Amino acid sequence: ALYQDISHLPRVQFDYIIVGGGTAGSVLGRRLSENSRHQVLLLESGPSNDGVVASQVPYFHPSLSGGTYDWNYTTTPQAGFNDRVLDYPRGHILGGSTTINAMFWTRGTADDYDRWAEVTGDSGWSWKRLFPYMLKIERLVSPADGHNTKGQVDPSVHGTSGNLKISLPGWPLEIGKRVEDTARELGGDFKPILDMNSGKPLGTSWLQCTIGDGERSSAATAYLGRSVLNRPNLHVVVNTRVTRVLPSSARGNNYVLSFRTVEIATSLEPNGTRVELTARKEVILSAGAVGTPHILLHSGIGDRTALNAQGIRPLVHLPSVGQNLTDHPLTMIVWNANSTTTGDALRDPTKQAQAFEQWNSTRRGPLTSIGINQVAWLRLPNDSPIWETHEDPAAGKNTPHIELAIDNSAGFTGLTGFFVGMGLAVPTPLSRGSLTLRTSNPFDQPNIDPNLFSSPFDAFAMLQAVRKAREFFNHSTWDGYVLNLAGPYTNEIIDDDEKTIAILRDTASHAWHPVGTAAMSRRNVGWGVVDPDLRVKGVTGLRIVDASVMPFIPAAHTQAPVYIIAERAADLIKEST
Ligand SMILES: Cc1cc2nc3c(=O)[nH]c(=O)nc-3n(C[C@H](O)[C@H](O)[C@H](O)COP(=O)(O)OP(=O)(O)OC[C@H]3O[C@@H](n4cnc5c(N)ncnc54)[C@H](O)[C@@H]3O)c2cc1C
Repeated sequence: ALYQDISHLPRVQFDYIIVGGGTAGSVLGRRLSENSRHQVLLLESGPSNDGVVASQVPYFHPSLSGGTYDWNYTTTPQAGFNDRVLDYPRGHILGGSTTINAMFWTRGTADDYDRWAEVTGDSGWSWKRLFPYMLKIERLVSPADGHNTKGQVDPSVHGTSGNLKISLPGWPLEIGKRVEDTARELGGDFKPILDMNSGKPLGTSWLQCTIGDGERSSAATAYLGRSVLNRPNLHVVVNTRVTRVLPSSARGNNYVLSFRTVEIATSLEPNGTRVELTARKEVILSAGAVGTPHILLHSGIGDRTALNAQGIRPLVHLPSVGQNLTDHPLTMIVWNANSTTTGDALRDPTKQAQAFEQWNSTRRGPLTSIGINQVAWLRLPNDSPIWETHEDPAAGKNTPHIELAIDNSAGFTGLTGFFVGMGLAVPTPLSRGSLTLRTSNPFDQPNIDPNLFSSPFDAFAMLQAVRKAREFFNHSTWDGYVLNLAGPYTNEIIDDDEKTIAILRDTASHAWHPVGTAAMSRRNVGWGVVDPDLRVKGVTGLRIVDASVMPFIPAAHTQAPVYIIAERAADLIKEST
């Protein structure tokens, strides 16, 4: 059942307690309660997603960042970005960040997963072994406009009977054919490919999104539907914040602490009442790449010296907790378009109201889409001067250094008018940041420092992305449609490395993809937070399943990798307990 308040929870002995009803937590809630003998408790800090219309309408996703359904975090001043402080949205609602995200569905490359297998020494994390889980997650459905998707997707690499609906764009953009023609005519690294989710994404292809029947498909809608919530052995409590995990009585080996107890706040007062609940088998942290290390540190699991400095008693010395925070840098470049019917037209309140009317009555029309339909993934050339000073950060030769998400609007630049452009990201950043405690009050936000652009590689790759975007729109297929550069760029600036990088430092941001703050590593190595089976090192009874366990960020928007981790983790947990 779904409870609005922890005081409504029946007195049950729980086998598993899952902290965080986000992406991974929703998957685990469903999977672990498949065995009706196991009592499963899922605790979520945010409210239910039920009836939140903005979370259903794909086009409205930007409105979910900032406000009730967001943790409303900010980063520390980012030195690589001229000390700018950035908003750092994280979902604060059932389904977590998949209830507020931009719905891109990208698995990353086979190389990415094979590198996880390599660094953890567990071939279970390889692309080949994870592939069955990739299929298990997905239900590839028709796009909202019902168009024929032949040649736009490779059905043989997709699942059709999973829980999460995936589809091709449900609303055409007027640039669609031009993008296809440009990719074909330019060829080379822009060459058209059939499907970016085959493990080999290099080239230009159609985007898939977590959208089905014109609506967002999230971890909550896909994994915690009514029939699952009605299971007598699944107990989901929203509006409930976990402050710490606590050591239970040590079992067996006296020197190993067992963390099977969670401490729950009944109010957000620093000294308010706390409730403790203990799991018979395991506690699983799925609070995300910010929430999970935050809970661990408050629990005394982290770097001994740093914890002492905050007045928190260290219980387990794990210096990697909160380290290795990695995100993708993101920016946007736009050109004025010779058109009055670009995606920007929808900003007109009257048009938007009409479109909402259409969505509301038919689940069709422009609001069924996110306004980006095609993406190109590229590598830096082998003879790039950057290789004189930097090792290739990509996991392999089929892994891109640059992502170009082709947009038919001003996107998030805030400009008014009619545009084409690209969202530009660096899928293989070398910068690493950290998450540390600012205070010992669990309700204060931690220091979140993704340390963007601290590596010169990231700035260099972004500069190349800007030039690649210009190369694409300079092609003759755009004659008569693409006008002049808009925003801070001119052609002279783009020709100048320093000037372009200066603009990037002033304007770029992150891609909402924090990972790596509780990374998995081999057993018995001096770094990392969890073993390859996702158990926290040096303790018992505690696992982590969410974006924080990724040892390297994949060349992907991170929701698909989290779903994949969570589906495998569910089997690991079922097999072991
Ligand atoms: C604005 C935005 C846009 C994005 N766009 C995309 C995209 O287009 N494509 C893509 O692939 N990825 C995207 N992402 C990233 C992707 O959504 C995340 O990487 C992924 O969902 C993270 O999953 P998770 O399980 O690690 O964490 P989350 O899904 O964030 O789940 C963590 C959950 O734990 C809860 N929680 C945290 N702390 C506590 C606590 N102390 N007590 C109780 N509950 C707690 C949170 O409220 C949340 O529900 C985006 C993210 C954001 C924020």
